[in-house]
Amino acid sequence: MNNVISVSKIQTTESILLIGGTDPSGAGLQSDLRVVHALGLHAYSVTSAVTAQHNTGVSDLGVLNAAHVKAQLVSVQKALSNVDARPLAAIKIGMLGDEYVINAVREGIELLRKEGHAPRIIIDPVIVASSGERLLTADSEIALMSKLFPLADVITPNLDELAQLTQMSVDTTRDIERATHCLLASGARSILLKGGHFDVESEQSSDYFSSEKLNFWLIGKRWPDRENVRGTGCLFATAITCASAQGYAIADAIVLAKTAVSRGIRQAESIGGAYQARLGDMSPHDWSVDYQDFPLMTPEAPDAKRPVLARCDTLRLGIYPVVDSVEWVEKLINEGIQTIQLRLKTDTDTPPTFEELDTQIEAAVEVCRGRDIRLFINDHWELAIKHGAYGIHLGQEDLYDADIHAIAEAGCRLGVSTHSYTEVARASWINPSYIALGPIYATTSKDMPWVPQGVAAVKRWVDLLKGEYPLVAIGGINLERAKALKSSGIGSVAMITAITKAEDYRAATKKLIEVWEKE
Ligand SMILES: Cc1ncc(COP(=O)(O)OP(=O)(O)O)c(N)n1
Ligand SMILES: Cc1nc(C(=O)O)sc1CCOP(=O)(O)O
Ligand SMILES: [Mg+2]
Repeated sequence: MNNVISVSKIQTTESILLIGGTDPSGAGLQSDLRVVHALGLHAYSVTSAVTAQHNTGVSDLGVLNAAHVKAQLVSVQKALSNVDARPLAAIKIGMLGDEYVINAVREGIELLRKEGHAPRIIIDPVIVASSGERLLTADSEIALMSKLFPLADVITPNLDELAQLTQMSVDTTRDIERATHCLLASGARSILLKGGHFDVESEQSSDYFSSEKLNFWLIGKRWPDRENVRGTGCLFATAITCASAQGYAIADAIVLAKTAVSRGIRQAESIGGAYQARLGDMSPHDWSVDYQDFPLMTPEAPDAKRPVLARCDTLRLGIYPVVDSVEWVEKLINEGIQTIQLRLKTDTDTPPTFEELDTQIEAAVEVCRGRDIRLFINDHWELAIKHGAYGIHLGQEDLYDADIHAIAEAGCRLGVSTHSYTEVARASWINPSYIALGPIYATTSKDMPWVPQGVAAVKRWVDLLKGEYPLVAIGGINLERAKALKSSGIGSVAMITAITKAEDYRAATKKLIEVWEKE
């Protein structure tokens, strides 16, 4: 994954700039401001156009003179130069109306950049209203694509806008993937196709994300009794902007934003003849994410068959050593360890041969036989299946190479590593036998691009995922830290150093089990 997590490092006092049109019935800037305020963030807002619309259509539209738009942007720039200004972390660009406004916005962004602001930029290319009226003059699409798209971190078209911008048909998932990849070539760093209008008969609402390094579908629940909830496209793009401003990697920002859209639709109320998305107050720290709103992520098509993996026999896997030899497996189960992982890495100076791996894995399974031990084999899933191990542990990259359906058919359990919202969404699609969360503290056992998450993040993961999966915390965990993690409610802690590098492994293991199992 191309994310460097910031789960524990999120910012809550950044400001956001919203540029877009007003909508008296609740979409547009009005909807954008509701999202920002639900998260307790601060927004500047620049109006580009004034529309008169309701769910019956657009009855009037006045695009502002570009000079007025530029003047508003200069006011924002002045506000941001004050000592008590909150740093401008992200800009959301919605409806612009015409080419003159597009130019004014480009100049405004250049001005802000000259002043040292380096916000992330999210562009919601508002071209046509759901009722069919154009909201951007026909000759301005080229200006939008050439002047603003190259500045964007994410562009968030809906189905019609994707078709319009690429002049391609978007009737199937393959069409959407192709058109999205084509739009990516216009210079933006990533595209999110908002799929609310795609496959509307399906029980799922699926969006497609594409960047140079990462492509995935994001699948959420559809609420068929909430028709035409106003402003959900704006909500999606603004929520991405808020999460980006907080420091989340773009893919994580998109996963969080999808949860906000699902929450908004689930809680929507019909007011004045139209459903309005309702977010309520949300904690900026964890977005008050409820698992029922949490999306599934998959690089496969949204209708691909999901694996059905065997469950672990408990939600609490306990003290979980990760070791590199059969000897360690035997020594530790003799000390009362019931969950253990054999981790034989091949990216070392003296990698084991295939025959050695085969022999070690067979021997480890044999050592555990008849002793009620949960033995997980790291990475080597085919050998784990061959020798009938209790389970397999795979990292996110490993998931691309492994045959998850073969693991499921073999009745083997599967634990999956996660480090971010994106990876938890990916794991959720697989519906694994456990989810590992890491690194919780800095580790010396492995080079990691991730910022250590800390106990507070573990508590948030437990609140989100408890009861859905056994959860395992890993990374820099020793006796003291295990004690601190117990109060988070997590059912298992995994470790390499604290046991295998302990002066007295027997004493270390005994103490860890004692502390973990004490009521
Ligand atoms: C319990 C547990 N959690 C995470 C990992 C890390 O797995 P992975 O990301 O596949 O990295 P490697 O261990 O293969 O280096 C783990 N092994 N166990
Ligand atoms: C193998 C591994 N995976 C991690 C993750 O965060 O996915 S942390 C980690 C190393 C754990 O070793 P120690 O207990 O010595 O810190
Ligand atoms: Mg691995």
